[in-house]
Amino acid sequence: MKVAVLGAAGGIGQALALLLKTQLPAGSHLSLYDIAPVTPGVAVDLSHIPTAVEIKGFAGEDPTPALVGADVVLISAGVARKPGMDRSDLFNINAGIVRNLIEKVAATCPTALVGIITNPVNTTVAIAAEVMKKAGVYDKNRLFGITTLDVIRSETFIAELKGLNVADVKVNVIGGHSGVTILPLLSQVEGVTFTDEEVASLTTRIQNAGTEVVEAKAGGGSATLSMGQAACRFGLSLVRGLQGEANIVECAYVDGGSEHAEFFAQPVLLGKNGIEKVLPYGEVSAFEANARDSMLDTLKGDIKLGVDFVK
Ligand SMILES: NC(=O)c1ccc[n+]([C@@H]2O[C@H](COP(=O)([O-])OP(=O)(O)OC[C@H]3O[C@@H](n4cnc5c(N)ncnc54)[C@H](O)[C@@H]3O)[C@@H](O)[C@H]2O)c1
Ligand SMILES: O=C(O)C[C@H](O)C(=O)O
Repeated sequence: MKVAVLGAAGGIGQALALLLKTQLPAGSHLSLYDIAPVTPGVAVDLSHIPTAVEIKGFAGEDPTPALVGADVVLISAGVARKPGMDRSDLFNINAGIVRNLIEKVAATCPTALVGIITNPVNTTVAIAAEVMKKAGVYDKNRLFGITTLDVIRSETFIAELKGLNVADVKVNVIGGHSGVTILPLLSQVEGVTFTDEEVASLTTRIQNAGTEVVEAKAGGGSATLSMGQAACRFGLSLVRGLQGEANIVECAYVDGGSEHAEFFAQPVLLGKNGIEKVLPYGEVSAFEANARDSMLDTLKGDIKLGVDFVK
């Protein structure tokens, strides 16, 4: 199994590479790529950790050597927010970066499972899909916007609020990955009840959690370590699915035939071909139904921006 991380010298990339070096199954290959010249050195550094995961690092303009034979490609290349910015403010720089990288993915490892971390995810995933369509290699079951950070944040905040063991908290987060498009389905969390006030304030906190980190880092970037953990969880789930493990379910932002939008985050069953099945997200409360319906104009606008960028 070969996993490639593009953007591997960055805050997320290095955390993710460390976690993958220590958690990928024995015999895996980890391939790190970034335009930053330090990247081969990051790989040498990680190679001294005694796990049965072979690691190589590549720098420069062309990601191709890192992508040859990749089964999974995780992309965090691009710029991050500073205080006062919205994720959509990253579009001007990150749209071109994702387009160029996906062109190389399409040419080099067109059947790899691709997970996109680079913001604005609502838009960059649509860009990736259009680039792959143009190249004639698009498979909607192999492309994912990684929204796992919203899930682990929700699990953490719910456990904190209700005094639960966080390992026991499971929650679906649907929609997209920015502001009002992030919708945790708190009504489905087993074993707890929330007051209307708790639902409103917890939903807002989860939607603004990225900004919470951006402001706390005071100009030094956005979430990197928690995102490294989230991307590692998601990447390992992709690998487990590819290896034939049963019942691997994650929420992700996918082209899953949703009635709501062309791309929509919801639970998916993972397997040897990526998405085996898009799962229903279940019953929602009146509050959630209203929040879901209210987000759709924003989400569809974000998607259209990506489609138009490539067309
Ligand atoms: N999906 C999510 O939940 C989520 C969470 C956190 C951050 N993000 C996003 O992830 C991205 C990366 O964040 P970060 O904190 O790691 O940023 P960072 O600045 O620390 O790292 C980004 C890396 O990308 C590299 N890079 C830039 N252009 C490149 C190119 N063309 N090819 C290869 N590498 C390139 C840079 O050299 C740098 O090492 C941002 O867009 C951020 O908004 C998404
Ligand atoms: O908020 C950001 O800009 C980064 C990321 O999308 C996050 O949710 O932390």
